[in-house]
Amino acid sequence: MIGRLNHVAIAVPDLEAAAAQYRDMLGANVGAPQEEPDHGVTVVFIELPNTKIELLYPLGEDSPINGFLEKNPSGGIHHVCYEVDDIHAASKQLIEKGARVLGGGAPKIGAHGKPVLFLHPKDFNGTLIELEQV
Ligand SMILES: CC[C@@H](C(=O)O)C(=O)SCCNC(=O)CCNC(=O)[C@H](O)C(C)(C)COP(=O)(O)OP(=O)(O)OC[C@H]1O[C@@H](n2cnc3c(N)ncnc32)[C@H](O)[C@@H]1OP(=O)(O)O
Ligand SMILES: [Co+2]
Repeated sequence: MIGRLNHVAIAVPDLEAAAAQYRDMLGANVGAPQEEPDHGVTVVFIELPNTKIELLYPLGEDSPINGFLEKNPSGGIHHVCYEVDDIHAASKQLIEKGARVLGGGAPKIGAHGKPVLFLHPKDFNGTLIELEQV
């Protein structure tokens, strides 16, 4: 079902500082901040030769990453995103196999303009998984 690793997301307490660190210390190709109100986050994508890093910062009081940053005030790896060919088929199969597909299993449009959904971290070894249809 899963294909390439699309991105690794890191929740950060200071988006500007984290972006500057990747750009100026690590010499990475860092994009501009992108507000994603439907997801309650502002993101900065960093292009690597084989995948992307997604820096995440909360947008709004109901942001899904507020709790994560409260527990991890210095930031930390928040999720990994795998590519799938058919997100509806993936969602159906995962629900049949007992995984909790968040948001009722209905995909939302993600930061790349493509459908995404999330799988509960407690069902996957403590790792929040995002699936993106490519
Ligand atoms: C920009 C769009 C998109 C893209 O295109 O790339 C994105 O990436 S959006 C990214 C942000 N969106 C999301 O994270 C949506 C999915 N997340 C959720 O629905 C919730 O955050 C959650 C995963 C259901 C957690 O719910 P929450 O209420 O925040 O936390 P709890 O305290 O209830 O957590 C329960 C339990 O799970 C542990 N947890 C929480 N988040 C993570 C995580 N990211 N990785 C690993 N574990 C996580 C949390 O610690 C709790 O465990 P216990 O303490 O043992 O109870
Ligand atoms: Co993501």
